[in-house]
Parts: sequence; structure tokens; C-alpha cells
Amino acid sequence: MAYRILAVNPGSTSTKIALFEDDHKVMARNIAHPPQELSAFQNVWEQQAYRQRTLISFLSENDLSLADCDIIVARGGTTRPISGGIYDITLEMLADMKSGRYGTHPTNVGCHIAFELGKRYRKPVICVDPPVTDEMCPVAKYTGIPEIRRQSSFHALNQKAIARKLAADLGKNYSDINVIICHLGGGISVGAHQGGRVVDVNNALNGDGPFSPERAGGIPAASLVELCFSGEYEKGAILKKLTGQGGLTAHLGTADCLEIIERIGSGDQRAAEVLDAMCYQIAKEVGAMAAALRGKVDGIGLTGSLAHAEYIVSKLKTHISFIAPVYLYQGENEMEAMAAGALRYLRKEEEPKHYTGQQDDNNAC
Ligand SMILES: Nc1ncnc2c1ncn2[C@@H]1O[C@H](COP(=O)(O)OP(=O)(O)O)[C@@H](O)[C@H]1O
Ligand SMILES: CCCC(=O)OP(=O)(O)O
Repeated sequence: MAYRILAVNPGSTSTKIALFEDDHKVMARNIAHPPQELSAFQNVWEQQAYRQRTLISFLSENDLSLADCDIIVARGGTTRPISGGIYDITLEMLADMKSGRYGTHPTNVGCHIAFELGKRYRKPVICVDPPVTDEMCPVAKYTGIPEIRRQSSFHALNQKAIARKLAADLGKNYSDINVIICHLGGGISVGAHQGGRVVDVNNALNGDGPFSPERAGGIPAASLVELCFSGEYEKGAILKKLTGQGGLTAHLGTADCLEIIERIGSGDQRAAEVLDAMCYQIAKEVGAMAAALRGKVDGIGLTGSLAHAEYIVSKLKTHISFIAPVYLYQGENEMEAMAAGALRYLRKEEEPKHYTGQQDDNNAC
């Protein structure tokens, strides 16, 4: 009998839900949440009941009962940094998400919904390679201000799934290769994977690395301080400039690259320069990760929705092909990666880790 796995993945503007039988996706829905519906909520936590109703409707419309599922898997949330792997979602983990100390993201709400439903239906509830997966080597965490450490917050689930795929395509094990993976979506992360660990990566959520369709990326620090103290903005407004209203959205009024590329096709020079700047910053981050890997790079994987865009892919290739061969893995693989983790858990092929809030020891790089 195949295992039935329910995967739940809320993003900023949609909730992705999928049902798997073993590794076979039998049903999937990407439910868009129109801005006018989301604007009724002050914060992501207020969206919990609304998003949960979405999930319940999906199940009932498809004659599915959670009683018939074997497990619920969520993407994981912004908790204390932990090493990659499978985790049972626990109250301690949920409390750390709720505290906001480690960031805010709709994926936290997904974990709370999964936990509540799991409790109601007595099903195990897990997450796989959560976004705070921290395998960064110690030197990568330094900034020049001791009170400020670089933190890992990125698309760990998709990054690791794609790195494993790239390794398989090279006929090697993930633990035996060095690759750079670029997750190119609404947020962008560029990770250096060394022997199965992400030893360095930009923080995709909180002002680090390239700007993205909706995030500001790294900003000259003193200028940001000036803006903060200009008296023009509340803290919340500044934070929105960094995440949600930054990047392409700030420059061009939209996060939609399909629209931007169409504008470029119609001769919009400004749109071209801004999108080129984003590609340039991504390429520079790849160069930085190549240095982190001491130039020993077996391949570069481009993944996420933006990897569908020939305009972006060709710009990137021009800058980075000299480093290593570039491989395309268009779209993201998160739902499949969540289901694959759940299957390893159910088949007892991988032991779940226990969330203690303690970080694992990192290998020196
Ligand atoms: N087929 C496509 N070709 C090019 N760009 C795309 C395509 N599909 C989505 N995009 C762009 O990808 C970006 C959003 O990425 P997506 O992965 O959907 O977001 P998220 O990271 O929030 O899940 C948007 O700029 C969107 O316009
Ligand atoms: C929580 C960090 C991962 C992230 O930024 O995800 P999205 O780009 O999907 O919002």
C-alpha cells in the first residue's frame, strides 16, 4: 500500500497544497491569495484561519479526508538555526516561530496549520530542510560588527533537492561534489554546497546578496542608517522596503518578471537596465560562492521560476559560465522534496532530528 502524504507550503501570495501517494503526486493546487484579500490582515499570523480554510476546502472539494493521510509535511519555518534534515514539528519549534526572533514568513503559518491538523487527526507532522538550515562555516558568519552575525535563511529545501539532482545528473553523490545553486524566485538565494553542506549562502529574507523581484538584497549600510533616521519612515515601512516592496517591485512597480520581460521587448530601456542589474548581482554572488569553494566547482544549477526566463538565463550564463558548466532546473521542487522527505521518514530510511534550539557543530571549511 502506498503512503498518502499531504504537503502544505504557504508563500507570500499563495498556498501550495499537494497530495502524494509515495512519490507520485496525485493532486496539487496552487491557491493564489489576491492582494485585496491579504490586505485585510495586519500580519501573517492573522492569516492562519483564512489559509487553513483554504486547505480544508481543497480537501473537501477533492473528497479527501486527513484521516486517510499518513503524514502532514510542511516546509519548516524561521526558528533557531539548525542543520538540514527531517524534523518533527514540536511546540518548542512553533513557539520560536511565533516569537518572530528569527524572522517572519508565511511558511511559519503553514507549520502551525499542519501541527493543529496533525493533532486533531493524530498524524505525524514534520518539516524537511527548513529555511533556517544552517551549515555555514564559521568564517562565513562574520560581519565587521561583532553584534551582527550573518544568518542562514534561504530556500534550503529546494537548494538541497536541486543539488542532489545535479549530483545525480553528474553520476555522483551529493556528499562528493561542490556545486553552486541559484534559487531564482520572488526571493533569491545563491548557495555554495560543499560535500553535501551549504557552507555559505546569502540570507534571502533579510537584506543580504542580490536584490530580487520583491527583496532589496544587500544595501550600503550607512545609507540605510540614514534612511532609518530620516524621520520619514516607521520601522515597519523600512522593513517592507527590504522584504516585500524592494527589488524589482521598488524599481519597476511589479515583481512579475514575465511582465518586465514583455516591457523590455517593447523597448522599455529602464526595465532592461533594472533587470540586467539584478542578473549582474546574482552573477557576482555566484562568483563569491566560487571563491568560498576555492574555485573547485563541479557545476552551477539555476532553479526557480525565473530559470524559465531565457532573458535571465542567458545574461547569467554570460557572466558565470567561465566558473563551471551551468545546468537548468526550471521551477521549484519544493512539494516533491517535502514528499520525498516524508517518504524517507515513513519508510524509516532517515531518522528525524529533534529540535533543541542548539546548533550542530559545523565543519571548518
Ligand atoms: N514561466 C516563467 N518565466 C519567467 N518568469 C516566470 C515564469 N513563471 C513565473 N515567473 C516569475 O517568477 C517570479 C516569481 O517566482 P515564484 O517562484 O513563482 O515565486 P515564489 O518565490 O514567491 O514562489 C515572478 O517574477 C514571476 O513573474
Ligand atoms: C524563509 C526564507 C526562504 C524564502 O525567502 O522563501 P520565499 O522566497 O519562497 O519567500
